[in-house]
Amino acid sequence: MAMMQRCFSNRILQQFCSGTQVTLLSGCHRAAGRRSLSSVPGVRERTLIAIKPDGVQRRLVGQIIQRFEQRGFKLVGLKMLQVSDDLLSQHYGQLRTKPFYPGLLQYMTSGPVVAMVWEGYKVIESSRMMVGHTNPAEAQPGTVRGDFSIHVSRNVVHASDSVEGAQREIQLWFKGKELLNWECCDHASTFGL
Ligand SMILES: Nc1ncnc2c1ncn2[C@@H]1O[C@H](COP(=O)(O)OP(=O)(O)OP(=O)(O)O)[C@@H](O)[C@H]1O
Ligand SMILES: Nc1ccn([C@@H]2O[C@H](COP(=O)(O)OP(=O)(O)O)[C@@H](O)[C@H]2O)c(=O)n1
Ligand SMILES: [Mg+2]
Repeated sequence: MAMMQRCFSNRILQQFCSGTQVTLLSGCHRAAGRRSLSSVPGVRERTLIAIKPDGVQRRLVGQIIQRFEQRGFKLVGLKMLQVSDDLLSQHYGQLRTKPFYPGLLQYMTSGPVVAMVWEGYKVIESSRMMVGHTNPAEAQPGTVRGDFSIHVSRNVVHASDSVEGAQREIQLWFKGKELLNWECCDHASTFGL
């Protein structure tokens, strides 16, 4: 390789190694004749991720966002809010009869929450894997909960757990105009288009 580097300029070396790579390096424009992003099923899937009050208090917001960006997902909505009892009772309605429900409401209204909508291929399933088990004691190291939390009552982050749940939660937490449709310039790297 050292010999090759002496013989070729960087540009020629890139062409030699991979024609695809040259396309990537030449800019963010989609090459003519390639499939559009929308033609790939599932790439527009969206999920609600919320950094709970403990995550905000512990200044974990940046690290959590970074994990989703690094994975390759696209941020299409972001806001910080003090969550109302009304929103929470709709969000966690299915847990109303659980013994921990009053504590959950108290926790979730104890300070600001950072709510986000992330988009990408299988983002719902992938983000549940990234977030980890509900109970941090059972969450794998490498997951958000497995790395940043120890007790189920303070598990740092929420992630939608199904397609239907994600659609319901996104509509609950965000107005349509708060979500942006924008194109990332790295389709070729992320989806192989
Ligand atoms: N035994 C418990 N004690 C205290 N809090 C709990 C307990 N079980 C669950 N919770 C809280 O309720 C939340 C909702 O529980 P759920 O079963 O939906 O888990 P989850 O889907 O992993 O969490 P989330 O919906 O917040 O992403 C948990 O994330 C946790 O904050
Ligand atoms: N035994 C439990 C279960 C959930 N919870 C809380 O309730 C939230 C929602 O529960 P959930 O079953 O939807 O779990 P996740 O989707 O958050 O993983 C959890 O994230 C916890 O904050 C709790 O405090 N104690
Ligand atoms: Mg849940």
